[in-house]
Amino acid sequence: MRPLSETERTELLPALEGWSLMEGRDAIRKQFVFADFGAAFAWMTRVALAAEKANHHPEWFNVYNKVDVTLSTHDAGGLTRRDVELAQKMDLFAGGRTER
Ligand SMILES: C[C@H](O)[C@H](O)[C@H]1CNC2=NC(N)=NC(=O)C2=N1
Repeated sequence: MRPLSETERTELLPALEGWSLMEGRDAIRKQFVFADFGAAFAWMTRVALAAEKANHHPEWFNVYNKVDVTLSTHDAGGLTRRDVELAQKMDLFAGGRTER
């Protein structure tokens, strides 16, 4: 798959709520905050199944109720539509229970 074009970047990335472009790497990041570990891990499980199905996987780091997520397409060396789609799915599954 090809990296996002400049046009796609300006259209797609600002529409992702709470996601920001990383510095020094073509990737997007967001921190998700849940009520507790159970809610965080339930969400992670749901995302993991969707990620496996799409063969597109997040980089993430969990401490208790927080999950720090980085999305990038390793095979493309940067952002592709797959990252945008996974970000949208993560937001949908979180149902607005997020911060930052
Ligand atoms: C071999 C396999 O298809 C690849 O390694 C897949 C798996 N999951 C992946 N996930 C992400 N985020 N980027 C990839 O390039 C990627 N590639």
